[in-house]
Amino acid sequence: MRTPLAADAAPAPCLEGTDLVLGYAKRTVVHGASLHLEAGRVTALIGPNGSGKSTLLRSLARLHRPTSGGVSLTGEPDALALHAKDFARRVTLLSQTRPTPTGVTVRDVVGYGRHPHQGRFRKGDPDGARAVAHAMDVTGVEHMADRGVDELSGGELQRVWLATCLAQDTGVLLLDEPTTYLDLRYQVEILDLVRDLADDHQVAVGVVLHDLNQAAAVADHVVLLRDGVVQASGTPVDVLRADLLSETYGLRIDVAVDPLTGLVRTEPIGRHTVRSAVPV
Ligand SMILES: Nc1ncnc2c1ncn2[C@@H]1O[C@H](COP(=O)(O)OP(=O)(O)OP(=O)(O)O)[C@@H](O)[C@H]1O
Repeated sequence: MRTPLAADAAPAPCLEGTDLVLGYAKRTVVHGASLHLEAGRVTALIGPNGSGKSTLLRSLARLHRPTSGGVSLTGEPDALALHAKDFARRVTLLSQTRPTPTGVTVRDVVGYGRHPHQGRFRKGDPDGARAVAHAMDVTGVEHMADRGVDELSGGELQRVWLATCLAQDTGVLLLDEPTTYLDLRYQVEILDLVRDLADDHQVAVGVVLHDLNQAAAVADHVVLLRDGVVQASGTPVDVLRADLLSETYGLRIDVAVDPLTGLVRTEPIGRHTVRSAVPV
């Protein structure tokens, strides 16, 4: 959303991870990856299960401490040293899983997004009510504002968490599989919203996606991970190549450029796939 509140006078947001080595206990799962998220640009992270996408995104959100390497934010060479509240005013993450709180309403949960902007006793946030209302509006959760979050479906809950991130009104938005659980309409709407945030409000977006066609449709820049190593990084046309994708996923994946939209279309070929007529 970037409800154009106070931040428009601020320098363009940019979040950068450099040479990140990330692991769990003694096992390294990301081996020196670098990622640059820029204002007004959508960067999609793609790759097979377990390739390190979520770990990389979480490290940019400071939820996973790197073994080595650094994270910088516009004007802050060491984003890991920033005060938590200052960081949360500038960067938010929609993570893959979150515990569902009990006994709180949708409106309450979306309001959590305003915490970094509030002083003691939730005071000092004149834009809060407007930001919460706008976030609920664009994610289509307004009509369930007074319902308990513990009684929502997976897709409804996903939209509520997204609304919470949007209410936070940060210049950097990190999304880990935001279209999971969503029906087709909301998948399309969320991706449209992501594009609007980048185009109209100069938000820097980093998004993990499994659907390669969604990545091609929404992203300016694609980063392909395999076994914790960046295999390729560039425009969708540069990265979504049949040879590269087929090798990385261990499956034949055909690629074509849609003659109408100019978008890259990918098609995984299974044993029972009926081949499309689109020339490859
Ligand atoms: N909490 C954890 N403890 C130990 N190992 C973990 C933990 N979380 C992830 N891993 C391991 O780290 C590696 C990278 O996982 P990660 O979740 O970052 O991959 P991913 O590309 O996001 O996968 P997916 O597409 O399945 O969500 C995997 O081998 C995974 O098993």
